[in-house]
Amino acid sequence: MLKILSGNKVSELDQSFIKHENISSWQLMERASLAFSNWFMQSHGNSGDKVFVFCGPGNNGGDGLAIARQLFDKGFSVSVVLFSSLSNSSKDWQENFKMLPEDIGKFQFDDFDFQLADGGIIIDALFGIGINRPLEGKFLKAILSLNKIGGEKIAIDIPSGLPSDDLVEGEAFLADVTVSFQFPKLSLLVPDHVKFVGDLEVVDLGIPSSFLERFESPYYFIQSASVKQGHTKFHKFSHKGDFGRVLFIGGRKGKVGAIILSAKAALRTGSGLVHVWAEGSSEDVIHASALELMTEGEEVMKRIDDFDALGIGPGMGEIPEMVFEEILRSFRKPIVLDADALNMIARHSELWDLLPSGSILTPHVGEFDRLAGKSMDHFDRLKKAKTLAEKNKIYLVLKGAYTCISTPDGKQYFNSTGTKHMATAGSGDVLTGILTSFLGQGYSPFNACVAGVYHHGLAGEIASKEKVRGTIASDILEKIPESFLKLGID
Ligand SMILES: NC(=O)C1=CN([C@@H]2O[C@H](COP(=O)(O)OP(=O)(O)OC[C@H]3O[C@@H](n4cnc5c(N)ncnc54)[C@H](O)[C@@H]3O)[C@@H](O)[C@H]2O)[C@@H](O)CC1
Ligand SMILES: Nc1ncnc2c1ncn2[C@@H]1O[C@H](COP(=O)(O)OP(=O)(O)O)[C@@H](O)[C@H]1O
Ligand SMILES: [K+]
Repeated sequence: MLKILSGNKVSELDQSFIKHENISSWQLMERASLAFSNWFMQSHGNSGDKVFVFCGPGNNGGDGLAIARQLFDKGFSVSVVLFSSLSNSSKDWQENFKMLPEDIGKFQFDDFDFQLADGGIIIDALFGIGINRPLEGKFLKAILSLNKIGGEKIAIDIPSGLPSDDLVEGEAFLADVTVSFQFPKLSLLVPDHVKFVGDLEVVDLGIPSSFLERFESPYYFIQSASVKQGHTKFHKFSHKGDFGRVLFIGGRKGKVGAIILSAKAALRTGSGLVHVWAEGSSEDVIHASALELMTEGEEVMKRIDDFDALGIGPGMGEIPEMVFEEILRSFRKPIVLDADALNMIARHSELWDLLPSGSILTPHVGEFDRLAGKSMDHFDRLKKAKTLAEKNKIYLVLKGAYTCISTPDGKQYFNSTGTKHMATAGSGDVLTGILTSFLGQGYSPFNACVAGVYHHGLAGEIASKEKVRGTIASDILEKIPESFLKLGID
């Protein structure tokens, strides 16, 4: 698990790592710059495009100068545009300035005609995480000019103008790609900033995850290695009971497809026995959609405790509060609640107290705002999610491009897999199926959440490679097995 540190912890991290590795701060900057340049060479190869690097006065600008030298050495035609002089720039900036090859074009901001950069590759090294106030003066002017001209825009570490842990105030660089060092900064993960960040790449500076653990932070970025570790292993003699018996409740009012997607996703995630309690008239369609599924009626309430996990809500519609209450009172193991089950809780706040601790709630932003009230922005929403998870001892999976799991101990884990092509009807139902399946297989709610969101996103990525924007939720669930193969889980 990769810790996400706040911007003001990074210089502490740098100092401590420099000491630990017995290297200079310039050498760390060189590593960071090389990590960027290697990514650039891999993604741009010998494109032959002109590269313009806009360098501010701090270490972000210092990275820019080092990157300009490195790309020039690889044969690119490179120019740098400077906003400061030697004397008012950071120490490592000065070092890298002195190392610039003679043949690199060097411009002072005041003399630079921004039309020259139009259509080229624009690298933004004005400010990194050291930004401490909104852009103004020549910096603001430069960003406004850069945002107007054409060409590919790449931000180093963070688009200039964005604070690392807060909502942007004023203007910021509009990047097509942001290449962030070591871990994604929190503000790169919120939907409010998508137009500034573009695609996100994280490059490694070789600082081990264990080293980041020395620093306080409640935020993490989920990595495949920790997902792998969290999986339960089954042995040769495992039987279907070991893989769990799960029940899905929902699929009423013309939305039986929703609960079928959940149930089929549970089968593909490895559940031993999958039962569905949906509207009576939909039995045939459930059996026709997957021969492995079993259907249930109201009488299942008498044996509800026989199940290892429940998934409630997809396509459920509003059911009588008493029935919902009875389910919560009779089943005391963690439950997965989605869609209409969340709407029931939003409408009947006394139901919060009945949720078994360790339950998993999976709202999208709309459902979350119904549960927690409107939020000013996503940072505000994340704070509310943390409070709800702590207060109710539940896992709150706030779905989106970087789905965030809030845990009862006040931590927040952001998912690193997924694609925009998962924004399609029913893909949340698939997630409900995966999470319920893992709970039923005996995973702790935490491991179920981490593995659940990661595999869901990975299956979506695999599906969308073939189907692109034609990806549908059924494609995602069919690729769950491949997501296991990709992680080497049997
Ligand atoms: N561990 C890492 O992640 C590493 C990060 N490095 C780079 O170092 C950067 C951070 O460098 P710095 O701390 O020097 O920060 P910046 O390069 O972001 O610049 C901060 C400087 O600009 C000034 N400033 C802040 N906001 C301003 C504004 N709105 N208008 C005018 N001046 C403003 C500050 O007073 C300070 O002097 C990172 O973003 C990254 O690019 C690497 O060089 C080394 C390793
Ligand atoms: N742009 C995106 N990038 C990555 N994942 C996405 C994106 N949009 C949606 N998803 C994922 O797809 C799922 C959508 O769930 P939800 O909104 O509940 O859909 P539905 O109710 O139609 O099933 C969530 O798991 C979410 O994380
Ligand atoms: K930048």
